[in-house]
Amino acid sequence: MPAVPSIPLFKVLPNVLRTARRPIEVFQEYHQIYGDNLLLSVGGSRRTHLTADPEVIQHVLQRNHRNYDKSEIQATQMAKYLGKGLLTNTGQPWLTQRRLIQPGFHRKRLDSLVTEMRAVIERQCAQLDAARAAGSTLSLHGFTRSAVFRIIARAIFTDGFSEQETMELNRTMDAIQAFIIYPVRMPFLRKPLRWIGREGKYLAMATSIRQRLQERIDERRAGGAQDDLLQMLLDSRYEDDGTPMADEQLIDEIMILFAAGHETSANALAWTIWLLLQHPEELAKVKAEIAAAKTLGPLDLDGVKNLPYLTQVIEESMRLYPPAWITDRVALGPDVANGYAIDTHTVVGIFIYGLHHNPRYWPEPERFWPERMSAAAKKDRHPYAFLPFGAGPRLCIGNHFAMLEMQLFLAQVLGDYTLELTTPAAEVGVKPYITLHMDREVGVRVC
Ligand code: HEM
Repeated sequence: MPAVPSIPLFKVLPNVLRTARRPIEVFQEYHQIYGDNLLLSVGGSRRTHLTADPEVIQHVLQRNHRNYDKSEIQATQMAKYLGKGLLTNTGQPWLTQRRLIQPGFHRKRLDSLVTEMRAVIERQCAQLDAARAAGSTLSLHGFTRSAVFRIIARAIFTDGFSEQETMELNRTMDAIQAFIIYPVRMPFLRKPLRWIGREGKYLAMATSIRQRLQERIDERRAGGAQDDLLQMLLDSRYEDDGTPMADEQLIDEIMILFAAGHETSANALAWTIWLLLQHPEELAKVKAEIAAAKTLGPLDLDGVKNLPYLTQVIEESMRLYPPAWITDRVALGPDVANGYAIDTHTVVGIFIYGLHHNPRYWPEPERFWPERMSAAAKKDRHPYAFLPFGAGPRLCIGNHFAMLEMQLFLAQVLGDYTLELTTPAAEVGVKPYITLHMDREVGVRVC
């Protein structure tokens, strides 16, 4: 059995701070030296099998998924602030919740969300009209982030939050998510963060969001039923005893839907627009496709099928800049994956960014090349070489929701407006928080 190359501690330790700040750069360097699978201690403590190998990833996420659970990063550290919703829950409680929530993301449900999504996007485009009229610039990420936060807020609470409350909620969620990376990436900072009151500050923020959510839930119970995700969660009943979800659990699930469902899509949209503004040929193709699709009928769940090239562009953008750039599992028992031994308790770091840039599966991995996402090209590739939404039983529950909102958003924005970058020559790098951000503010002008 081949041994997984292990990076000696004396090589990992000097890189601890650089790994905390620029983990992607460091992990990519390790993969170049040691291959697709390697062992290291992240943050100087956890024994991690880092992998950019689609065979190992398929084994862990799908073939032998029962031998793996979420590590303490998601199940404890993130759960502390965001609660035990689908993303952070584990074992049988996760499965029970997944079965209950899955119908909320079925096609019929998405179909009824199209009108809401389009209404939010249209209102959001008023910002583009205003910027054009005033000759002012917009923050690209700020624009996409507020759009998708409004979409997820409307999908959960059709009647819920005022505009001001939505934006406040957005700011608070973003602040919590930005803070979480410190205790996650630098375990040695956990106690100091508690001592200096930082942990308490963000826990208090999470508590204030939870209180607001509880108020909205109480209001809904007192008022009439609506056609939204909250209602679906309120009306659902556990198969075994027919009871409804407890409010604490309901709030956990809503927290997670907000957290998992907005930064990811907001980053994917910002990267996609930024890429297209630098690739005029591909942008022209996208615009022509959108114009043609609009003549064929309304852009709804069926209408977006007339946007195959735009879909390839979104996929290629998520290959280059996967919003969820890494995830992990911990081995419950000893295992062998693609010939490599994985010991009990080993954390498997599924390095999605590394997988998507692996030259063994992606020729010219740094090139933006949407044609490689055509159906024909996909047939010849390892099915686990492209995993923006994860895979196996814990595949992203919001994957179709996300694709739909991104297609609708881009069709509207790119179809109706001409955008340009305020500083087209400026380099933009990656900033890996929990999701993959741009490392600087990118401004756009509306012509
Ligand atoms: C471009 C957008 C998105 C990307 C790239 C993305 C990516 C992912 C990935 C990679 C996972 C799996 C994590 C793992 O296996 O450890 C995941 C899980 C999840 N995502 Fe998404 N996501 C996106 C949008 C959304 C949206 C819009 C929602 C909700 C409306 C959502 C809700 C969730 C939830 C609840 C889970 C946990 C599922 C479970 O474990 O059962 N995501 N997402």
